[in-house]
Amino acid sequence: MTEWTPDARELADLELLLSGAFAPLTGFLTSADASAVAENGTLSDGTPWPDPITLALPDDVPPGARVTLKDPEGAAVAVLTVEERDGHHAAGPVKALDVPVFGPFARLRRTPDEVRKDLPHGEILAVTMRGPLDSTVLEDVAATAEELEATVVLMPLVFGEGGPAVVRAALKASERLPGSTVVAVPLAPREDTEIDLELREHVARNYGATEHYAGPAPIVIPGPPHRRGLVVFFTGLSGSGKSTVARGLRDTLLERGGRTVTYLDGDVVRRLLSAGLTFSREDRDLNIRRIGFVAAEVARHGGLAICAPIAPYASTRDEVRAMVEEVGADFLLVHVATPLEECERRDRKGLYAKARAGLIPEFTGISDPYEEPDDAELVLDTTGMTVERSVNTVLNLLTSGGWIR
Ligand SMILES: Nc1ncnc2c1ncn2[C@@H]1O[C@H](COP(=O)(O)OS(=O)(=O)O)[C@@H](OP(=O)(O)O)[C@H]1O
Ligand SMILES: Nc1ncnc2c1ncn2[C@@H]1O[C@H](COP(=O)(O)OP(=O)(O)O)[C@@H](O)[C@H]1O
Repeated sequence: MTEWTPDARELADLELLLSGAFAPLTGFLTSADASAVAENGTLSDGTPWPDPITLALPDDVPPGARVTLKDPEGAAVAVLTVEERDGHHAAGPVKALDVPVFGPFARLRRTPDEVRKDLPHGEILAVTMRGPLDSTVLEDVAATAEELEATVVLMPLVFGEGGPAVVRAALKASERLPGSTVVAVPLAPREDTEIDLELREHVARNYGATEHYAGPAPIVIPGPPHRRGLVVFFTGLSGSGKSTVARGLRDTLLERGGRTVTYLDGDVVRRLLSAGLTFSREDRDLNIRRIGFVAAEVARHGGLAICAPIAPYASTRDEVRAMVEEVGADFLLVHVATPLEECERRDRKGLYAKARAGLIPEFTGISDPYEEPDDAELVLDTTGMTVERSVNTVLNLLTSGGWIR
């Protein structure tokens, strides 16, 4: 049987399909249903449904296949029977596997059946929330509940880094709303606010709500840049000056103090983290993803990570940027754009001569591609430039953006 790990949003949707929170859906939508939803806001049989719930699968998984869906930690959570393939999308019913639910506040992630069973008869006011409820909103909710003689169900919508904080906010609000219950629901936000609201409403109804109150969108105030995690990611040809500038940057930051710094040295990475990898496209991508993973973990905790691999492929650099931004940190791409002729002239390790002689296959710039970035925050050609000036140029970028003071 094929195995697949969906992305975080798809896994959240999967959990709701399995729990019944997305009823009447029992699986990922077919292309007919998905286009009916997009066009009319209904499934193809006319049942109202606001958002196409779809799953992307590798192209080589055929209709009829049974796919074990796993979470990123390797636990098999469900089996999908593929009924239809349409481009990257796969449609079909999903069946839960009996696995223990874990994660922060797992005990509050109850299914609609469990919740409805415990609710009293009468009006149920569900409050879906993506952030804390301020006292005005709380008073409003309390007044509405009183007016309707309703039981309040607070539904923190947990997705991503901020999930546990929303549940804590709901538990706090619950203390001020007598008789209320808290149910955590892994509903990922939708970009279109109207669709987001409709989906919240559907989920709330499935939990037994007779009334739905949508908590206000949270105001996200990101911390100041010098407190946020930061990844400075150098990319460029071999010999362009990545490691020299990266090391200079690290040393200066350590001398100045004020930030914790992790330098993921290219050679150290290749010797330890990526030991055994070659310079094929697949292995280079894997190398860069590993570097990105570690850098994002450093940045998640507010650290500053400096990386300096060649990273020749734009799509892989994009992935790393997304990984870093997903944890709420900043990503600066520095393209060390020293031209090939200059890198080859320097030929510090004699590798270009060997590559030209055909002794090193797939050598970047000679016999292997380097995709020039078009999204770099800084482009640095070190030709005829002192190392000090190159380092200062990067430092100026960090200072001007407020990442260092
Ligand atoms: N085929 C081939 N192509 C490019 N580079 C090669 C190759 N074989 C060995 N080397 C040496 O490995 C260093 C690049 O490794 P990276 O991990 O930065 O490469 S990548 O980002 O995974 O593409 C690179 O080091 P730098 O000179 O520091 O860039 C080279 O010294
Ligand atoms: N302004 C500069 N910035 C960085 N390196 C420079 C500069 N001027 C000359 N160089 C030299 O270029 C070489 C760059 O090598 P290195 O930093 O190992 O490159 P990479 O890590 O990109 O392979 C070093 O020998 C360094 O001394």
